[in-house]
Amino acid sequence: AVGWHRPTKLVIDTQAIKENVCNEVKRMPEGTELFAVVKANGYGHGAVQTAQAAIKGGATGFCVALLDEAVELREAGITEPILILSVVDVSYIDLLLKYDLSVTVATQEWLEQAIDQLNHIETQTPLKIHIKVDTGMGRIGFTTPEAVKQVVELVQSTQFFIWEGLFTHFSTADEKNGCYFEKQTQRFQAILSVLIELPKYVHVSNSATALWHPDNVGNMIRFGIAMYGLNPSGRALPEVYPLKPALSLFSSLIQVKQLSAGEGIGYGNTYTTTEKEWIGTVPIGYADGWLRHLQGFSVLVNGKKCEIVGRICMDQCMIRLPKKTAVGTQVTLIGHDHGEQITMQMVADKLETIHYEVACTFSERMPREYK
Ligand SMILES: Cc1ncc(COP(=O)(O)O)c(CNc2conc2O)c1O
Repeated sequence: AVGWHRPTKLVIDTQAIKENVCNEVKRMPEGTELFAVVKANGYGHGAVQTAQAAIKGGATGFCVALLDEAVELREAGITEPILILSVVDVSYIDLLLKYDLSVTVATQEWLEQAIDQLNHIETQTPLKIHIKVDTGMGRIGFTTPEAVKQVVELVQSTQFFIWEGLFTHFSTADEKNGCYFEKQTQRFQAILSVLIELPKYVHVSNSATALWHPDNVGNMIRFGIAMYGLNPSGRALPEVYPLKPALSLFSSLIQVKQLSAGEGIGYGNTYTTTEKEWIGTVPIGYADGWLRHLQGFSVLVNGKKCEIVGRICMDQCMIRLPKKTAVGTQVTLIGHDHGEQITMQMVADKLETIHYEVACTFSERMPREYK
């Protein structure tokens, strides 16, 4: 496949994904389902392969962000329920029906437009919908019990829909302070209290909610970051059970040279050798998602930390080696090497971001190898 002509690659441990899902399925309350969140190409891990591993771990459905991501799963042969978490333009309702996709309803207007559209295309197939409640995320969804009641009544007044779900999303489930989480939970309870009947799925949990607020309402969890083996809180809250990181990032040295003191490295000559130094060149750069702010971060060669020296280029970067090292020696940028480990969290810390963003930034130019 394209991309296999460079030693740089992401290696995805599908067994880890399966185990992370399996561990959560085992501890979920009886009758709860796990939908694997595989949006953004499976947080950079590969959506289809992640979905297949998640099924082996006990996932019974999937969440994606875009219609296109849902179609990709269907065309790969995934037959389980797929919920599109964002708003899909009503002009694409025919595709939602064709691919048997569940879609989020976040406003009354959208639903009214959908009814017009469904009248227009004269379909016999009902559209599966999940009603989104915004209890405090401030993103999409209904905000009052009255509004939810009204939209439910409209849904139930036609034959166009299968009301499959009602859900909300927490913005602080991964924090120690539970005040805002509690406020959102109460708002969701207020919504439930005005509804006479409930749909098949009532779901509120992202990974953090599932891990640290397991007794919350709902019969389905939307499991994302923890499935990839990453702590939703970063370091703020302890893991409830061991999460096994699934992603490693490797490359190899393509050139090794000894420079005398006073030699410049990289664009802008921002690094100058201070003594005789062994410098290695690695074929990965910011076009791969290995971003420039990682200058000064260390990677592993033969278990030794080697600092990235000089500015990271588009396709290459340079590291300082402890000694003469053979061209072709493996470089571990994320993962284990000779008992040492570099984690996605460490990369996120250096980039002053979260590991979700690090994982999603790895570009398509890097092949994903599955084991
Ligand atoms: C509605 C919804 N449900 C579940 C998840 C899964 O969350 P988890 O990966 O923490 O388990 C997300 C992730 N959404 C995002 C994660 O980072 N930015 C986001 O918008 C989401 O937006």
